[in-house]
Amino acid sequence: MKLPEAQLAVLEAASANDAQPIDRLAEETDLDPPTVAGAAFALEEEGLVGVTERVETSVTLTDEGHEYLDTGLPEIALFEAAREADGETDLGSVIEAADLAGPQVDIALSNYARKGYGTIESGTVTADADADPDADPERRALAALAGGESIADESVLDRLASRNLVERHETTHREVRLTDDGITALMEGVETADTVGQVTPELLTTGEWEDVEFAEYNVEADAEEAHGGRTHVLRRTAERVKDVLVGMGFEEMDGPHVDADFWINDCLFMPQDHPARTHWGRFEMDQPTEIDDLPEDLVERVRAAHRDGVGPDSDGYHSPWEAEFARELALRGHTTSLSSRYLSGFEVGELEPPQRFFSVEKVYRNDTLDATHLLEFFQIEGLVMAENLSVRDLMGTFTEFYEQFGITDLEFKPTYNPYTEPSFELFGEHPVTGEIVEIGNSGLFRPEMLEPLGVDCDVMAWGLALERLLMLTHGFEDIRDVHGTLVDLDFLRNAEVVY
Ligand SMILES: N[C@@H](Cc1ccccc1)C(=O)O
Repeated sequence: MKLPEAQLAVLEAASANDAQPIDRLAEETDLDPPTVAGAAFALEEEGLVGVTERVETSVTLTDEGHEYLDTGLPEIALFEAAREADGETDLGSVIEAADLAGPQVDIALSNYARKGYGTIESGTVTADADADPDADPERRALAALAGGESIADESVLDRLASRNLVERHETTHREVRLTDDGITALMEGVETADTVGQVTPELLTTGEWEDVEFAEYNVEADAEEAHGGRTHVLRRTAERVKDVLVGMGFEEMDGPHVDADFWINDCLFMPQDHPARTHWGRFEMDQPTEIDDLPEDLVERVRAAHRDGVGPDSDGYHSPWEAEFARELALRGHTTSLSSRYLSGFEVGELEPPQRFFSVEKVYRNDTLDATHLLEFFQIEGLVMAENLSVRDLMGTFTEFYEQFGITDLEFKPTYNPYTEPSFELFGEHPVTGEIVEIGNSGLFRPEMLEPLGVDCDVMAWGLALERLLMLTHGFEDIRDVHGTLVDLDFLRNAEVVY
């Protein structure tokens, strides 16, 4: 008989008298446990070994379980307070005496009567004189588990698991034992087959792979879980957003993350003494501090618009405007800096309408970190340059875009930006909390912005938050689940992009 190398090694290491665990065979044969398991399954199919399985459950305390191990179960705290209070008492004061707050109150109430600690009725609580919290099976089980003991009573474990105080983990143990046929085969002599179990770099480089025979693959064999690398769901959603926008006729813009305040703010008719330009928490550059090339004539037109406005109907800010400030470098707080670069003709030459541009890129803001704010996030920037645009074009574009991600309940709210009029904030509904979440800001660029840039048709534009889009499509509530050190790895391993 001929067998592939790994199978022969396992067959020889297996014993007829003692069932051997996979790990021990792996040690003995110097093979990986998954290889041994695979070989054992193959041998089992040939009737040469028997494989038995045993599923072992281990139980560990959750964070909440550990907390109650230290501080005591809420229902016991309630019982002790009620007993102290001597008989029938007002529920509110007992809860207070028990030092219970938030969700612990509900936890205490829902377990109190069930566990025979007493009754709670129309605002009064009684303590059962015979109840013994020291004998509380859940309390004892928590302590025993923490001490490494196991708990035989499944119903107590079920209860603790349903209270989310413990977690069960299952591991499958396999043992291999030689069969009579296996013994006979060994006695008759088994040789190594010429079949190859695995492709190696040598087989590939020498070309030998063409002549060898490969062992059959057992796709049912148990194998270790392998988490390969994978593109982050946010990055994949960014790619999907780009595909959708390209499909809608948009071209991608590209430009610097660190840019002159001129492109980030001045071109957008943001006055230099606007509180946002100091309080926005710009991340300004230490080195170098300023840009060296700005188109002089454009700088002059932007300065004039800020000082005096454009055309007969417009008024400027009449406040100081310094070219030095315009040249200062900072991390961009929005990608609308790219729109001003493109619209000015600076990036790809003068643009003739109609034009559509977008970018899906990082922006940086000195915000306070919380569940919906990060110091850097991705903005979906876009602009449409054409004759006679209206708010309906803007709304129609958003409706078409968000539909591609299954978001069909957009809401619009008028807002104010120095560079757009009218301006609209966009909202969508969070699929889990039902909360209305802001997902973007938009509007039609004002003449005070467009005229200095040399654009004489309409331009509608927007900045949408990619992370917020992902929140709506995937239902997570904290942006830190996908970014940074607190990420939910399981979520990232399994999340798919919504199409
Ligand atoms: N720049 C705005 C978005 C926006 C872009 C273009 C027009 C209107 C609004 C922001 O960062 O929120």
